[in-house]
Order: sequence, then structure tokens, then C-alpha cells
Amino acid sequence: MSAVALQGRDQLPHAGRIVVKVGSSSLTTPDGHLDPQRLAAVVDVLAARRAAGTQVVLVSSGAIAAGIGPLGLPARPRDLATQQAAASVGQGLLVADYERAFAAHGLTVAQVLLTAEDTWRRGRYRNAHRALTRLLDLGVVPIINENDAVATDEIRFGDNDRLAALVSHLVHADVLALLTDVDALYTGPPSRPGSRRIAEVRAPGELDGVDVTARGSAVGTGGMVTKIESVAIATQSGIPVVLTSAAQAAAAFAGEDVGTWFAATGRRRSIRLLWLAHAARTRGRLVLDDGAVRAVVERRTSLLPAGVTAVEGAFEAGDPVELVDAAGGVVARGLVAYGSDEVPQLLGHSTGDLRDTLGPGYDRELVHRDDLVLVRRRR
Ligand SMILES: Nc1ncnc2c1ncn2[C@@H]1O[C@H](COP(=O)(O)OP(=O)(O)O)[C@@H](O)[C@H]1O
Ligand SMILES: N[C@@H](CCC(=O)OP(=O)(O)O)C(=O)O
Repeated sequence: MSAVALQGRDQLPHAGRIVVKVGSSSLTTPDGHLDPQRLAAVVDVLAARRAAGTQVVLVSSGAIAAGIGPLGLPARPRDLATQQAAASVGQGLLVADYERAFAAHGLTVAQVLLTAEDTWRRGRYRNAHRALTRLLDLGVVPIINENDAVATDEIRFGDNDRLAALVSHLVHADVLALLTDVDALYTGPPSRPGSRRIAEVRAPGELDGVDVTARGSAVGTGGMVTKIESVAIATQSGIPVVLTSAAQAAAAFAGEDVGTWFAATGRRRSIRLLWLAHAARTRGRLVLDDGAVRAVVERRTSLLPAGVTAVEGAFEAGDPVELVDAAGGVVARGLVAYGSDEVPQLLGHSTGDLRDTLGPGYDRELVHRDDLVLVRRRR
């Protein structure tokens, strides 16, 4: 694997390992069936990359969309139970089509279904990392999707864009390719007259003023908003992203001037913090006094119980929570070290007091600084 991030799209042909995310709209028909021809066209491009020596991890959506037709549903279901049912039906059909299409190129595939926790909880992360790297070593193309049949509303990502970014981090990919139904990021929704293609984004500030909508195609989720979130996760941890359509994928992988290239802006960082910053659903809030806000934001210290004035929500030790100032503005997100039933008795007390009154073990931080990410406040 290359140790240095790819500097531009012209280096794409030299990527050693890529994660490719394909959206539902590129694989299915509007009436909720798989489109084997379009699926095979994507596979042809990926097989060509493999033949050129690149390892490929595919993150494929389409399970829910592919279950719509066979179940006779009128449209993409909105309730969780029917989404789970549709995904369970569609996932089998999806992987069967992939298996056939890759086999035509002599390639073996593996289905890997992940939940959000597999990408960030330490033991699970290592487990998923080990399984995926072994599959790659064995020459297999892993096909990843969220485990929609068991993911509840609280824990699911719901969109594969952010899952793909976390998977890129998990497998140490050189680049993430987001394939969708538009050929690039535009300055506004592509249907709006005057919207122009953005060829390259080298810093997050260049996205100021770009109008992205959450409305995706009839079968997809998240629209461009979750793709921009995905781009932030990947680029901030040193992985560049190319966003284009499935139809332009071959040209993009050849390094041609198509799609949008997002340069890496940061260095590899903890996946837990990426997840906390961009993907975690928080379970509660801790209200900080002004001194604690300054300590956490300016001095980057851990959060101690003495600086917390109130607690909201129901959470367990290890759950993600928001840290808010007295006015309710979110200043950070963190993994809390105590459950919500224990926190009230700790508030306002120094760690020394807590050790003396409640015993050793109660002198630990409420949120350790290693488990904390600051949230950029809107100006
Ligand atoms: N600024 C923008 N540039 C490009 N596409 C945009 C923009 N804003 C919104 N979109 C919409 O996002 C859609 C892609 O999202 P989605 O349907 O969720 O794709 P997928 O199923 O591939 O994940 C495009 O069809 C496009 O209409
Ligand atoms: N896991 C879901 C993915 C939903 C999703 O992210 O869809 P899309 O916006 O088309 O990438 C499925 O397979 O239907």
C-alpha cells in the first residue's frame, strides 16, 4: 500500500487498494428491481481494476431498492420493519447478481454485512479489519452493506456513504470512489439551470456556498449531503475521494478529468473520533458551566464532573453524548464514562470529593479527552 496519499486524480491508476461505493440508483430500476446490465457494467470496470493489480472493496447499496419489486411494494418503504424485510429479500438477490457478474471475470466475491459498531468499537473494528484483509489477501472481492435486517433506528447509519468512508479507514484504502447517478458534484442541484461541475476540492472551505440537497433519487437515501459527510470523514483521515457516476467510473479510474476529486486534507486519525464527529447518534447531553467549556474547548482537557450542571437523556457508560454550553450550543461530542443513572450524584463535585465519598473509581473523568471531539461552532 502507498504510504503517501494520492496527490491528484492522475495518480488514481496507481492506487493499490480502493474502496468503491455504488448507490442504489446505479443498480436498480425505479420500479424496485435490480438492473443486471447496469450492475454488470459496474463489475466490468471493477474487474478491469483488479486485472491491473488494484485490490477492490465494494460497498454496495441496493438491498432495500431491490426488495421493493419482489415484495410488490408501491415505493421505497419508510418504516423500519418493512425496510428490514425489503433489505433481507433484496440483499440475497443483489449478491447473487454480483456473484454471477464477477464469476464471468474469474473473480470470487464475499458478502460482508456490517453494523455501525463494527467500524468503531475496538474489538469489533479489529475483527472486521482482520476478516476484510484476509479476504483481500485471498484475492476475493468483499461486497459490504449495512446489516439492514438487524440494525435498529438507533444504531444504524442508514446511508452507505458514511459507512464507505469508515470502511476506507478500516482497510487503509488509498482512495474512496463514490459512484452515484450524477457525474460529479455541482455548485447546486444538477437539475437547476446554471449549476456547474466542480472538478476539484482541495480544502473544505471550497465547499462553502455549494448547494447540496438531502433529497436523493427515488430509491437512494441521503442525496449529496451524506456524500459530503463521507468525503469529510475520508479526506480528514488522509484518504482522497473521487465522486462520479457509474458510467464515468472507468474514465475516473484511468485518471481522466471527470467527476470531482477531493484531496486528502488530514492525516490518519482514530476511527472512533471520526465516527463520533460525523456518524454517531448521541444518546444524551451534558450541560457544561463556562469554565468547563473553556477547559474542554481551549485547553483540550478531559471533562470532570465538577464542571457539569445538568444531564439529559438515558445512556450507558461508553455511549456517545453531546457536551453543550449553558445556552444549549453543542461544543463537543464524547463517549461518557458513566451511565445516566450515576451522573446526577457526581455533578458539581471534585474528583477528590467523589473518591472520598463514593470510593476509588469515582475519581475518573466524566469524558476523557481521548474520547472527545470538538464540534466546530457556526460563526
Ligand atoms: N450540488 C449537487 N451536486 C450533485 N448532485 C446533487 C447536488 N445536490 C443534490 N444532488 C443530488 O444527489 C443525488 C445523488 O444522491 P442519491 O440519490 O442518494 O445517490 P445514491 O443512490 O447513489 O447514493 C443526485 O441524483 C443529485 O440529484
Ligand atoms: N443499506 C441500504 C443502503 C441505503 C443507501 O445508502 O442507499 P444509497 O443512498 O443508494 O447509497 C440498502 O442496501 O438498501
